[in-house]
Amino acid sequence: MQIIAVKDINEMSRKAAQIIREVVQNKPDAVLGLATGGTPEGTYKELVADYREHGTSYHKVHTVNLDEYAAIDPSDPNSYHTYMKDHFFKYIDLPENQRHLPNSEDISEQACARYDDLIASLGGVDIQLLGIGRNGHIGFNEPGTPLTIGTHVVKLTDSTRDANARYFGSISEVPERAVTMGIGTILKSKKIIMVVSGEEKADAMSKLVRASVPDSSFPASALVQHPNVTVIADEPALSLIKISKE
Ligand SMILES: N[C@@H]1[C@@H](O)[C@H](O)[C@@H](COP(=O)(O)O)O[C@@H]1O
Repeated sequence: MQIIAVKDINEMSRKAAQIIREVVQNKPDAVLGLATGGTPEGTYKELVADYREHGTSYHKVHTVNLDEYAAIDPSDPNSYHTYMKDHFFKYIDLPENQRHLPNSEDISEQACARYDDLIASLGGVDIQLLGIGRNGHIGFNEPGTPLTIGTHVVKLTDSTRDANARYFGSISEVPERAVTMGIGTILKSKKIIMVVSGEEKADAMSKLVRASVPDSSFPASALVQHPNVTVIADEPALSLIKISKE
C-alpha cells in the first residue's frame, strides 16, 4: 500500500483526479469504480475542471458505483444516483447507459449478483475510488462483514447513519439498509485509490496504516491483500501517524 501524504483536501483532490484522469487518457474505454460521500466531492470538481480545460472524454467510459441506499427513489435528493449526477455526470460526456449504480429498488440476491456480473462483463474495474468511514467501512461494508463476498445488502450501523444524518436532516431519515459492492468485488479492481481527509478520519487512518492482516472488524484492512492500492491522505487525517520527513 502506497501512502501519499498531502497538505489538505484540495491537494488530495487534485492528486486523486490526476490519477483517475491518467487512467482514462491511457484507456479511453476504462471502467471507473466511483464513490460518494463528502471526501471525493473535490475530486469530481477537479475532474470536471479538467474535462472543461483539456477535454478528457468519457464517451467510451463505463462507471460503476460502490453503493446506494436501499429502497430509496433514485431521484431522491439524497440518493447516490442524484449525488453522482449533481457532482459529476451532468458535466461530462458520459452516456447515461454507461453509468451504473446498484439497484436501490430491487435488492434481491439476484439483483446483487447481476451487479457483479455486469462489472465482470465490462472487463472489471480499472480503477476504484474509495473513501473510508470513521469505523473503517469501505463502500457500505460495515465491521463484521465477511471480507470475500460480492455485492450484497447491509444493515447500516448507527455510526454510519449518524455520519450521514447531515444530508438527511436527522438520523431517523437515513435509510436503515444499503446495497454495496462487497469487499470481494472491490478487491477484484485492478487499481484502488483511497481518499482520506480530516481529523475525524485520523483514527481510521492510523488503524489502516497499522493493519498487516485482513480483519473483518476493520473492513479497510482487507486492502492489505491488494497489490495496487494508493491512499492519498491529508495532514489532519495523518495527525495520529508519525511520517518520516526524510
Ligand atoms: N457509503 C459511503 C462511503 O463510500 C464513504 O466512503 C463514507 C465516508 O464518507 P465521507 O467522505 O463523507 O466521510 O460514507 C458513506 O458511508
